[in-house]
Amino acid sequence: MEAVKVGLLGLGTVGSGVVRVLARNDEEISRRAGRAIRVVRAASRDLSVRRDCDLSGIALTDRAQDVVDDPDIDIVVELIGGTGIAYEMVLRAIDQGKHVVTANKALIALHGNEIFARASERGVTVAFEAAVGGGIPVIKAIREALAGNTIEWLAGIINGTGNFILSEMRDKGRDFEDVLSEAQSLGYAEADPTFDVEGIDAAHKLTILASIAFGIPLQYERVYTEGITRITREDVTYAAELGYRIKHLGIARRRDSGVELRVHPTLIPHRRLIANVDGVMNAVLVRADAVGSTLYYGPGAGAEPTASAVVADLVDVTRALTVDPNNRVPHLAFQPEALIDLPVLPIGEAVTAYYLHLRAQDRPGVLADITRILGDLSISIEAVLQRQPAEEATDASIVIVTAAVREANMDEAIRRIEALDTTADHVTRIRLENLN
Ligand SMILES: NC(=O)C1=CN([C@@H]2O[C@H](COP(=O)(O)OP(=O)(O)OC[C@H]3O[C@@H](n4cnc5c(N)ncnc54)[C@H](O)[C@@H]3O)[C@@H](O)[C@H]2O)C=CC1
Ligand SMILES: N[C@@H](CC=O)C(=O)O
Ligand code: NA
Repeated sequence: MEAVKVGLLGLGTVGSGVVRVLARNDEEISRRAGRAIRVVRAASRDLSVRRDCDLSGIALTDRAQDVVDDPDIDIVVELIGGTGIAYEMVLRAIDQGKHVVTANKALIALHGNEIFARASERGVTVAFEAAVGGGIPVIKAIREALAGNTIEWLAGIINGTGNFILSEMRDKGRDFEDVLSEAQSLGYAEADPTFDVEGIDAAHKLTILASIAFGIPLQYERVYTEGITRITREDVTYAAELGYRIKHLGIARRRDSGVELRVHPTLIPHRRLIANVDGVMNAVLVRADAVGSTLYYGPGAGAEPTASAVVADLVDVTRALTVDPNNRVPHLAFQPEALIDLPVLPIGEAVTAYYLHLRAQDRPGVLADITRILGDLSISIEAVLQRQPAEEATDASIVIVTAAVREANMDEAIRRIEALDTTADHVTRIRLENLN
């Protein structure tokens, strides 16, 4: 049978990885797909850059639309990134009846509702396994392998750069900026690395995971998002003394009144498998009613791990070319007309335990004032750690771990604690999840 012809947009970290993997595993891939898969044309903004792959046999251009408009091309692979030209080219490809494979989570999180509707109208598929968890087949697992379950919640380490930074800072005492530059040179980081460290990339991915888990439309703008830039070495140390690790998690939880969607640093008991996911590795823990807990683990970023997911999508799309479009796996796991508008709850309605760290004068009665405030707001204390001031300082450090509480109650407690004369005017709070 004739080879499937692929047009590639972007020849950066992931694009080059895709060219390499397709070439190296050509035979295995054809045996699986039933046909060979060939990149015949590729676009890159700067053609003078040396690529880490063999481009012989691939017609090159610096204009993405040359690839999209090429009538020979069956599948367009978008690996440019962002929501500008990538958005235009994906819609243009769909309008021409071409299937699309993309690793672009920003594009899917922000414009997926429109893109999938347009793709369904045109009877084409937009595949996006690489958009979440890099090489981990987590979209496929949730969308297909858990299809018999009601999913209750999921929690994931879904940004490789952020996890790499936190792990290197904790284990080797390295500097934030220094580790970030290394993540950039390894090709892990986004074009704008604030997307990684401010939690935006994780929020894009959580948006996608929540949609396919619960059958709700993509709603990136409703995700509560905090990054990792304010985590201090001191908090990492205190958390460890109390038996926890700090991880940057994306959490989606179904409640009676709606769904929680939140991305933030989180204390997790150090014995949990997910607490031991380090470096560029990602992991997504899914709690579902029939199967119980399942954990998906693997490299969350990098050229070939991400290419692995892109190429798997190419094989899926190739196999589905002959399938009636109505019988393909739906983009968001549930049939488009079966998506439901579960309300996304405001962060004040989230229910979690907390780690609090504050500085207070080292004299009698101070801790009693603090515990009274917590008690007045029905917040139970699980553990307290007190550290005397260093010689030159006058304030002691007090660390408190609480039981689960509605976030709005904790907001009020923190406001009252900060207003005490005996405390410094900033309480650090980090949410804590037992994940059991
Ligand atoms: N690097 C990674 O580990 C992962 C990246 N992704 C996603 O994959 C996509 C690509 O990421 P990377 O390969 O890391 O980016 P990159 O910056 O290494 O490569 C982007 C490529 O797009 C090309 N490009 C930019 N503007 C263009 C235009 N107007 N016309 C034609 N080509 C243009 C650039 O020349 C470059 O070849 C992004 O959506 C990213 O979020 C997803 C998972 C992991
Ligand atoms: N910048 C992202 C790349 C993969 O999605 C990350 O670090 O996870
Ligand atoms: Na994936």
